[in-house]
Amino acid sequence: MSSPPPTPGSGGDPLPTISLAVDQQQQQPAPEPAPAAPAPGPAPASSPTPASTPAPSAPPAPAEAAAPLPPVEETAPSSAPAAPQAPPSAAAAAVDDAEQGPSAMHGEDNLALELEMEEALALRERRRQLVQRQSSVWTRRQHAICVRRAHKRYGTKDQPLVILDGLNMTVPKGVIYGLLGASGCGKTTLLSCIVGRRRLDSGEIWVLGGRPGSRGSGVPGPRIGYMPQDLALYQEFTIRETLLYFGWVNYMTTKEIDVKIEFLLNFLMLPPGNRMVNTLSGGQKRRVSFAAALIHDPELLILDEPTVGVDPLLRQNIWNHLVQITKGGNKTVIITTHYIDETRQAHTIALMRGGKFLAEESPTDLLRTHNSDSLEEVFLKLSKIQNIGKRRRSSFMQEVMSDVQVEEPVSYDVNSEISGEYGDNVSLSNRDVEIHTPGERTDIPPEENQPVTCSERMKIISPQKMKALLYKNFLWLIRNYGLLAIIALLPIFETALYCLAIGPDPQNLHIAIANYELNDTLDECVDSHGCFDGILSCRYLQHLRKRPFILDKYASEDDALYAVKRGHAWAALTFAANYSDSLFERMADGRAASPEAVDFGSVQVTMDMSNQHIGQMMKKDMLLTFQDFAGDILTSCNYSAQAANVPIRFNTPVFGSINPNFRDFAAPGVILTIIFFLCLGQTGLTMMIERTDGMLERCLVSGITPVEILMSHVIVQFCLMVLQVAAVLVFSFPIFGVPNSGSVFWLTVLCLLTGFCGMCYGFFISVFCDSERSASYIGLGSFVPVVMLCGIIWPVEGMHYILRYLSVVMPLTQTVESLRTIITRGKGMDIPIVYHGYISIFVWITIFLGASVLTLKFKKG
Ligand SMILES: Nc1ncnc2c1ncn2[C@@H]1O[C@H](COP(=O)(O)OP(=O)(O)OP(=O)(O)O)[C@@H](O)[C@H]1O
Repeated sequence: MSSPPPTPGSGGDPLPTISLAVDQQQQQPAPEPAPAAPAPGPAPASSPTPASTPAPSAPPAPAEAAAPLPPVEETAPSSAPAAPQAPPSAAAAAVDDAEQGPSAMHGEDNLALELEMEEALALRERRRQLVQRQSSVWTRRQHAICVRRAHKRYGTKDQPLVILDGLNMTVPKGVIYGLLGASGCGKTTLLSCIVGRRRLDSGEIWVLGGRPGSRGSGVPGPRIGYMPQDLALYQEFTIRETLLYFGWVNYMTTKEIDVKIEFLLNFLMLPPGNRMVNTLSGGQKRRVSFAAALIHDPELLILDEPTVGVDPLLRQNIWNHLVQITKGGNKTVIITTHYIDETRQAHTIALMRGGKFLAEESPTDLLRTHNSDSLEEVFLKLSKIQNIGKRRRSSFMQEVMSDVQVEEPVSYDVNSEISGEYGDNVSLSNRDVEIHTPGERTDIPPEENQPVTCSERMKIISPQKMKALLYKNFLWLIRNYGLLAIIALLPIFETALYCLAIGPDPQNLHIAIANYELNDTLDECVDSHGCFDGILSCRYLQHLRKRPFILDKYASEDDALYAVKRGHAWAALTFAANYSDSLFERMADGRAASPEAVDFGSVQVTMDMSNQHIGQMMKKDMLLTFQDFAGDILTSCNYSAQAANVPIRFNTPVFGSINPNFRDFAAPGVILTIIFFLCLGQTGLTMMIERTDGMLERCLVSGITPVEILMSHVIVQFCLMVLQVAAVLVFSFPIFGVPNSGSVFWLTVLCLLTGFCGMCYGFFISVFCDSERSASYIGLGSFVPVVMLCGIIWPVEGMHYILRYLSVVMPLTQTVESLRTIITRGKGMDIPIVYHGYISIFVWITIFLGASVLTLKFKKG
């Protein structure tokens, strides 16, 4: 395209603009404003709305004489000049000075003054062209986009970052609207408010006649084609798969999509459809993203920098295509770009700076009005003027408003909605709206206060969109086979690790022995079996050797103790030189035994108790060894071995084994923890990847609801979870032999519910957190409290009493207890401790799921 397209509907008429009088010095009182000169009839059609009816030029007329107009247009200019008006302020005086010559300018303020004078001259000229029209909600709904008094800021109250500052924007239907501004000025923020993904702090937006997000507005939805600034593509998909997904989401049939793909591949000069996105160049990827926005022929195409990385020839093709599709007047394109000059082909451009529009005009008009060759120059001029204007905005606005003031019914809000001049929200963006009477248009959504029918309420899930989402989720999973392998192997690995590492008694523990019964003649123990036969210390050690200990001989008690202190042994055992005689005396004489006999007849044990598990186990083993040793002697002396036992008899336990091990105690907790956190991690990761790639945002803009997104992930993740739960259970019970006395069905159900709860928690974290890092912190941070407080490694009964209360409401406490009761006590759903676990996990699932849906629904951006 060699020249800018003619402004549709304008018939080549010069576009009228508005110009504003300004005060040069704030301290000077503003004189009474002069009346504006509105024309009584419709203004000349000069905006690019193709379907608009060109209006005849209106003769100038004083404001008071303006006849009330039907509520169809907002602010319209008259191409005919209005009666000259006296400059109402000191700025006007500056203009007069300027007209007299440069003599009025002197000193350092020359440049600023010159600019102000230019501005004031232009203002005076353009103010003559102002014609006021009535505005109503109905007129605003006729535009493709209408933004009024938009305020948006980021940051805190103390340090706000104001992005939109009372911005007004009007995009008529059937135009290409270029949104220009420096990087970071808020273009993307404005677009995401328009597509309903961010909320304004105050102000109003209408898109295609409805409020974004309202019922029946179709926005977000298939009426919009949105190409975000991020790529927002699945790298693992082919081009065709990508476009197929977006086509299905927008209710196209596969056949229609294939036809469109054929066209788009040719038009955008893309490689064959079976090429993977991750093998494309940056520019090609952006074109695929562009194709995804175009695929369903949307009414409103919103393109955030579509031509980045695109060569000039293709860029021209893209612009030609945009011009082509807007020709019919039914399609509107809003486009942001850094290549200012390419927007010469737009019908209207808006120059954004400081949270407002500096101008909202046709490029030709802007160039002509500002007597410039390039739009960059215009932008620069307007920016300078805006800077000056900031010094005296209040009087400036007062003057402008007083100029355009006409008597309006209270319901029409006019003054605050003209947009885009010198940063003070004054321009004529919307001169030519196609005139319709209310009820005539079929593409305007119904009024928002229409009652919602029951069947409409029930339609929360669209089968077509679910098909697209499931296709996308499963395909993504299959293509990420590395992740799939990890998902499949991780539960097996973790369960095996647990069963092999936790529970068995420690082996090969060293004990340092200092046996003074051995001497120069007999320095090695010899096994003996008779009644009080041989050296009894050796006989005790003979039994001790059957336990998992390694006995190291030391020459003295000090050496043995030194070995313990150096960490070479866990205990030092010392036998006195007369140990055998003393023990015999003690056993034979009973109560009559001398204190020396009691003393020398005892094994002296000094232990390293730094490891509670090892210490307790050694103590127990030494005591049991003595019982065996004493029983052995009594048997060899023809007494009953039972006489050596402690007089407490432990019968077969009601539940569990008589010698339980730690693995069996911790197994229910560990199994559920593995399942919970695997599901949490995998779901959270999937969702975060989708979010950070911008795909979630794009899905939401294309009208997919949070419930649909959640449901599709629930289905896919549930399938994976079933596999993971099966792997954990098979490896825990049949393969590693964790004892189970309960119902396999109920324990499987409980494990599935726990996995589901983990999934829901993963959803919640991923939608709640703004970054992968914070999501990881929360996910990992949850691990320790869950493990500590849910009775997994230590009984709840042993906790601090406050923690005990907290523990009761933790997601896994009741569930772990329930599973433990099922597998160790063999109980079913008839006892409270079991069904409490199910109730608790259900409650947590509901909380996480509900919080995820609400966060997705209400958290914008
Ligand atoms: N979620 C957010 N929280 C805080 N600040 C934000 C957030 N999003 C954007 N901003 C800030 O708001 C400003 C406007 O950002 P925005 O992305 O809308 O600019 P832009 O005009 O689209 O920039 P570009 O042309 O470089 O894409 C920037 O300063 C940016 O840092």
